[in-house]
Amino acid sequence: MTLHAIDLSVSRGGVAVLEGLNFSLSPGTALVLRGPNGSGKTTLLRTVAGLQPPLAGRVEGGGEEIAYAAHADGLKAMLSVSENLSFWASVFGTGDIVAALRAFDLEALSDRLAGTLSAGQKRRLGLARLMVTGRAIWVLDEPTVSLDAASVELFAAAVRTHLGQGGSALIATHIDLGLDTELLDVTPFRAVWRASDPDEAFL
Ligand SMILES: Nc1ncnc2c1ncn2[C@@H]1O[C@H](COP(=O)(O)OP(=O)(O)OP(=O)(O)O)[C@@H](O)[C@H]1O
Repeated sequence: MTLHAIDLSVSRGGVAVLEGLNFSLSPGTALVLRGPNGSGKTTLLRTVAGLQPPLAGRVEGGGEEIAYAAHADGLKAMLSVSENLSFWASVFGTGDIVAALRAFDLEALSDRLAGTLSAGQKRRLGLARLMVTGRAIWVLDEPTVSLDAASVELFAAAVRTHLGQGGSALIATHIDLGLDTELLDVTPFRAVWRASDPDEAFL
């Protein structure tokens, strides 16, 4: 399923952040978002994932096919690594957690409580969760934060496999993942602050 952003404008706290975005994300492809801090990448991802409505325009073709991974890992601290993955597998109606454990080198940690993991290990578990969702469109916000170089490689390999299986990924990241991706710099789409009409101010 191809995701389309059409004349999309997004806002935060009622203020326009990005305006006039148009892009498509086809099966088997990844699109990397670039832009300085505060430019609106998270806001765009949240809108694409359906967590907030667009200010204008629309997103088509995502819906139930989207798996969103935000800055926070959303783990259950008092469940083990494998229990966390099994929980998400049951929520999404998928079965196999073995491939996800293996892909993110979590097998040796499978019985550890998630709350006792290091930051990078938590992030690996948060990303492994994507694999058990069974969803085709991964929407990822700074997925490599806290990851060491080897773990970044594991993540890049997981994305490569996902794309090879016909999935797609929209990723905000400041680092080069070594993947064959298209880049979208959001900078030219930053909303222009508009002063209100002077007449209006004096009404
Ligand atoms: N809850 C909020 N209320 C009001 N403004 C917000 C809120 N959250 C973020 N913003 C503002 O919205 C703008 C876009 O923020 P956003 O988090 O989308 O940027 P970003 O490109 O993801 O930044 P970074 O690279 O630092 O993660 C920023 O100016 C930010 O200060």
